[in-house]
Amino acid sequence: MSGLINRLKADDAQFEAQFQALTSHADERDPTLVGVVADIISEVRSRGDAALVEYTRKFDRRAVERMDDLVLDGAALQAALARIDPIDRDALEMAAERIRDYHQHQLSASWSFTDDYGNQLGQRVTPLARAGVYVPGGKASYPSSVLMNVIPATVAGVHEIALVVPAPEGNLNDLVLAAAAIAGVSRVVTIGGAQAIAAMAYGTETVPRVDKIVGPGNRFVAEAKRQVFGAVGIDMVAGPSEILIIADGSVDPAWMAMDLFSQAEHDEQAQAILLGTDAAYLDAVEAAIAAALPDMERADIIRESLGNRGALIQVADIDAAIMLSNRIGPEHLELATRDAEQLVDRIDVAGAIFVGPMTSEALGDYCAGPNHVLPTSNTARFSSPLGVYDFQKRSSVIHCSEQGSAALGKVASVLARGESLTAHARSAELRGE
Ligand SMILES: NC(=O)c1ccc[n+]([C@@H]2O[C@H](COP(=O)([O-])OP(=O)(O)OC[C@H]3O[C@@H](n4cnc5c(N)ncnc54)[C@H](O)[C@@H]3O)[C@@H](O)[C@H]2O)c1
Ligand SMILES: N[C@H](CO)Cc1c[nH]c[nH+]1
Ligand SMILES: [Zn+2]
Repeated sequence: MSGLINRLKADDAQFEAQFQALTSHADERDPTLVGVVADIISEVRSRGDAALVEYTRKFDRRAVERMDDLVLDGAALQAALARIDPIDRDALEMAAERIRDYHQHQLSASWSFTDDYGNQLGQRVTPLARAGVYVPGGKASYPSSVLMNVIPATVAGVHEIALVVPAPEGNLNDLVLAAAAIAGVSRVVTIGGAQAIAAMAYGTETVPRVDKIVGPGNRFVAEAKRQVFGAVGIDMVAGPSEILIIADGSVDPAWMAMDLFSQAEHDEQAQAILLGTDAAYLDAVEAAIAAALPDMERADIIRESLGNRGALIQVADIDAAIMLSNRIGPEHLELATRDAEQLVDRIDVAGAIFVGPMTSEALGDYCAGPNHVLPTSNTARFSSPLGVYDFQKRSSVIHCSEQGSAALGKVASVLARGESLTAHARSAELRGE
């Protein structure tokens, strides 16, 4: 055993306790963080751009004097697009096209029907007027997240998209700006953290107030999204990345090791777990981890993530693996088995399901088409991938005929009187008298 990753056996007496400890989700709401973020939000609310400039100087270590120093216009985005390597540009454009094609399928349309009384009943579906996209940028750059957050908004027809991304020490990857240009954004504000969320939630002289904020980020960003929810909509509060693999032993252990690394490298708190039926196969995966880890660029983060929250778990059979998987409800689930297609319908809780040996999770992160902003921390029980539906809202439409108004008026009158709401009852009755 290498000791690089936890090893568990589902038939051990201590397994349940070990499993609970491994898969429990830390309560991110530490009171200090809540207080720090509340102060930042209140400062941005009351002092607008001046507070944004100060926080950017402090937290992003930038020698900026005014808001103009933090705004990149369409020409700057186009210039970045022109500067990047054509290979990068082709990859971004192909990914964008695939993401757009996939998300087109999610577009909902307004609908209506006519009932037996001639009443027309329906739903009007409209895009949000303004969406705010947070692209993380503290420790790494995420051009792919620009595409994943902006494209569904453009497919929904959102009128105005505000995009913010921090540029620590003034550094900003050209690929992020090029992705913004490809996705159809016309301006980027280089601010980050809780101050960027506050700016989009309440508006400042330079940053427009939006209707909904989407996009992942660190704990300052997540806590700020929690605190501004209500004043604006939010997509979700994303936790550290997760990958769970169900393996029957038929897939190369080296592939499995790298798939685990692919999410472990995001964060020391990321979770990478493999469920397998065969102890010798788990040994082989562990050996592959030990062999590949030293050469990884982010070996330190991966080592800490696997040691903290990673595990190879031996289960009796695939049925037991599916049961545990549905309990974990991972952000990403890989079905690395011969009969993967047959297992899909038994998966009840997962952000995204990667079917069969040829489908690595990394393809979903970049260019398969589905969104990479997914529910984490078991929230797939009630929440879904970011999608076009996050940028659409619905209004009910009720259009009564004379006959319909009279018929419904009688029913409403009875129910209203049952609630002692006489004005409701009279309002419902009057048109039929
Ligand atoms: N779920 C997804 O789809 C997805 C995609 C990409 C990234 N991520 C995750 O997003 C996160 C990005 O985190 P990040 O830190 O690299 O970038 P970030 O942009 O989320 O955070 C950087 C900002 O945090 C603020 N900050 C830093 N230290 C602070 C302090 N002490 N006090 C107040 N504010 C402070 C600064 O304003 C800075 O601009 C990672 O956990 C990554 O795994 C998730
Ligand atoms: N796996 C991340 C979501 O958990 C998304 C991402 C962006 N870049 C690479 N991966
Ligand atoms: Zn990833």
